Amino acid sequence: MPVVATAAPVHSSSPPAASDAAAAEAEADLSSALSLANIRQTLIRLEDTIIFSLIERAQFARNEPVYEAGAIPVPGFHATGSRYSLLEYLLREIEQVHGRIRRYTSPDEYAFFPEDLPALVLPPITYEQVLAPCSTVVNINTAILDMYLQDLLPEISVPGDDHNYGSSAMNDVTALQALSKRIHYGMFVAEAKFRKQTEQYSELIRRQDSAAILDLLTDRAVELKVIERVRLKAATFGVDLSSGGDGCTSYRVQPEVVAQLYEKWIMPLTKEVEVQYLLRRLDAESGGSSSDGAAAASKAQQRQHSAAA
Ligand SMILES: C=C(O[C@@H]1C=C(C(=O)O)C=C[C@H]1O)C(=O)O
Repeated sequence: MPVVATAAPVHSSSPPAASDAAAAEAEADLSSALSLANIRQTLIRLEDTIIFSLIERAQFARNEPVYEAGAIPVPGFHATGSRYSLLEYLLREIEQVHGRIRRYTSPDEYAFFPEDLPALVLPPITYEQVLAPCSTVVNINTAILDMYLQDLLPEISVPGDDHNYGSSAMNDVTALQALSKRIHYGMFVAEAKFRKQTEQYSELIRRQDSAAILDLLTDRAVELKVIERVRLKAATFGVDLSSGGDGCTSYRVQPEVVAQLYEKWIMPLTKEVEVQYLLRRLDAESGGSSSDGAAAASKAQQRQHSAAA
């Protein structure tokens, strides 16, 4: 399982802290895990993963049949006319396998189909409780999938059908999982900000003032640095080295497209996660209001599965 750089898993098998030094070390680990600088370093590392995944997907044409329900029948999974697309088939199947080896018990991993996660086949890991229980309730992967299909994919793939359906779907899944991880990492950012300005956020949370919370958590200077950095990374990682002979450099994904994706979609969705997490931050230990039951139940349920394993 990926070790969360800012909140490494603490295995429950370790003995309770026997000394003040151990308790101080655990406290230091937690404060390091929630330092905004460390969390931002993880977001910077995830930029590389996202940009390379977009470069890989951009090799293939749009391949619309991959996204049309029932357009590519998958024997045993669904017949022609089914409500599922090839992409959904692949995403669901991968989440089944990864789910069994406890990927989605990690606090930085969020499934696209959390309600369908299977029982674990590996013993559970108990992670340091860095986030509040409401983190099991926040999951915006439906919005991320919609954004990917409606707004992102048309920007990075040329129209047409080259029949590379399997490769397109595989690269889509890699990109979607990287985007989901980056956007849901907004919960670590939100927790760090909450702990730095507890009173200010608590007052806004008690009023459920989402607009004011969004305003308080927004850091435009950081956003502008992110946009510039991803534009430069895309130009560096994506340059077509076989081009340039005629003075015109070409790119596998246009750097400006990547910059715009961050500006218009990735950062706003990250802030949406931050706001949703903060709005529930003061909820009781139950992990969210009744209307959030399904998402909470699925993440908690898999953890419960793990307890039974
Ligand atoms: C992630 C943060 O919160 C917000 C979202 C950002 C992003 O998605 O990159 C950047 C700055 C903030 O507006 C942060 O403060 O680092």
